[in-house]
Amino acid sequence: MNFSLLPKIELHCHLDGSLRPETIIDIAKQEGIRLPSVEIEALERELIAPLNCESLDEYLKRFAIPNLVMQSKENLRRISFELFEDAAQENVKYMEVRFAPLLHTVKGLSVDEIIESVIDGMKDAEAQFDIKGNIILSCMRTMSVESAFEVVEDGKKFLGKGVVAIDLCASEEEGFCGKFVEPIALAREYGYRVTIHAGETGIGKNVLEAVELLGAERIGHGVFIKDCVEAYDVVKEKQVVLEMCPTSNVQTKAVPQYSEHPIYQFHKDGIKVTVNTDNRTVSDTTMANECTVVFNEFNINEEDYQQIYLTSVEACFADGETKEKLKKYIYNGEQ
Ligand SMILES: O=c1[nH]cnc2c1ncn2[C@H]1C[C@H](O)[C@@H](CO)O1
Ligand SMILES: [Zn+2]
Repeated sequence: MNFSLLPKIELHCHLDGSLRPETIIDIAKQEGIRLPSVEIEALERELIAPLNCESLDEYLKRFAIPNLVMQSKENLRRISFELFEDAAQENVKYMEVRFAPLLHTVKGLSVDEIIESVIDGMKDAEAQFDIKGNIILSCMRTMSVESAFEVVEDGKKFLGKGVVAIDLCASEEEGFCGKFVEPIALAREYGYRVTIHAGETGIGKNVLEAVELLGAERIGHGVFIKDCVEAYDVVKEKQVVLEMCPTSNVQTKAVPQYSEHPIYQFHKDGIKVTVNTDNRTVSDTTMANECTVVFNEFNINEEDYQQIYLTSVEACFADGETKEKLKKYIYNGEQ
């Protein structure tokens, strides 16, 4: 199967992990921002996490450089536009992009301005390319509970206008969900959908808590439900959708190598899985590449691809009309 040509859906992609290196250099030159290098290849060595990276925490260090150039409305709009453009070029038909607004306030932008700029970039791309998008607001679980309330409150007015969901991301500690019950409950009350990064660093129980305490409908990664029966059973029973990101999982050592990734086993056992990049630049990947890797590794057939694509359609936080349109791409074999 040629995955570059097939229609694709991406549900888990971080804006700040997916900048074009050329854009980082361009903005840094314009604004006099110091970078470790202004040579593409040398900069890429700083931005891309190696496959033999040691851990999630090591992986997360790669986000410092991109965030230096994500501190103005114009830059955020441009970066958002370019990410949707890159995805559209490889036939991604629908993409949910996430980012943590509070990382972009360093030079004085308000959370409102930040969210609006990212939405504007997405709309610019929707007008030019055959792609539709929505935005997920991520709260850094390394920050305070108050900061999560701030994101939920400030993002509220963009619900239905580009923003669809709330997420918790960053370094993963055991039992993090308990701390965020209130802001996430408020988010649900306001109408945000809920997806939570959990089960990425060996703690399957975090997935159970994300579902039971936070009402997560989808889980970012969820790899370690494989070692936690209660979490596995809840995910399977409630048909919670896993947003799996194979390359990222090898980099962060969630799995030692692609062949040990549980995605196919989960799929065969009736767990709802989807394939995603996590971070196009930090993981040096694309949707076509993630699909190719997984499908080659496990010898997955076309029918499996259709099922996984349809799981992504069902699980996405888009409106009914968009979902109907997305279904037609796969049934018609349209590109
Ligand atoms: O895979 C991930 N797990 C947890 N946190 C992540 C992952 N990829 C990116 N992030 C963090 C780093 C970014 O600065 C933040 C917002 O996009 O989300
Ligand atoms: Zn992620």
